[in-house]
Amino acid sequence: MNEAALTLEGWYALHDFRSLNWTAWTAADDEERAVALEELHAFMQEWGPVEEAKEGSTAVYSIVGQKADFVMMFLRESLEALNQLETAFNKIAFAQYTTKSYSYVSIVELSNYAAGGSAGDGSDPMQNPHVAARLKPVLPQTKHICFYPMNKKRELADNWYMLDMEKRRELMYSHGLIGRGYAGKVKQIITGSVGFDDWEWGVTLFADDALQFKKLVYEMRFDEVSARYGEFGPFYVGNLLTPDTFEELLKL
Ligand code: VOV
Repeated sequence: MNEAALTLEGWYALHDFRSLNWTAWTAADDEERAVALEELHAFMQEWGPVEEAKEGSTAVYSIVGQKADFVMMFLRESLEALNQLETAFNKIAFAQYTTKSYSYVSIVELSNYAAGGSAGDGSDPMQNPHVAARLKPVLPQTKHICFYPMNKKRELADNWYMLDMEKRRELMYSHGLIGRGYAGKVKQIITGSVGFDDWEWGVTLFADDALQFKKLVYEMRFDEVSARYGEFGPFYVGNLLTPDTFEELLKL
């Protein structure tokens, strides 16, 4: 009888990828562009108080390559709050100059693979500040982001979901060891998406040196959890956007 890992969930996550319609943007007149930028600024200004109230966190990054032009990553307390944000964005004038490229809905997740025997001792894990900080993280405004969705394989001999808990815990220990080698260089936020989106997890990595994404993901490819059981979706990589650099990007 296999045992599902116990998971703790934190904030809901929406990765909202958009592309710029440069034809429409360049065709707009100065006043239309000014209104669009003003409304974009006002929209972004609303995120600070949410973060101060510890009700969520937000980050915006440009995306390099043709899959999208930028991503807004929202962490909020409910799916309703995420829905309200994407709708609010769609209503601002700036949205008329964008198209939807991709989105990913998930929830910040911690599993008990690394918890040793401490899980299930009756204490409220949210009272543990380390756990709370991981489940409701303030998104680091590092220079770069890397996002990709992934699954754990369910194929005859390579079926993650048929492994017993002890085996999975052993494999995840080795995964964690590799990850720990990147402490201070890459911060990972793992979001679970079974029942929410097309893959089982979203992986969001933050780093000031983008090369560390390649080093980490490559090293993990040789680890059994990824080598044997990992299946990966499209990768999105990009650069931090502040209100000022966003405006700079849009300047004609
Ligand atoms: C940046 C470093 C880093 C570190 C330290 C780290 C450590 C850990 C630990 C200790 C644990 C288990 C407890 C928990 O925290 O849930 C996990 C969990 C997980 N990970 Fe991880 N991971 C990292 C990084 C990291 C990467 C780069 C990837 C993508 C894999 C790749 O090949 O591209 C990944 C994936 C995951 C997933 C999908 C899960 C959930 C698996 C499940 O079956 O539930 N992860 N991870």
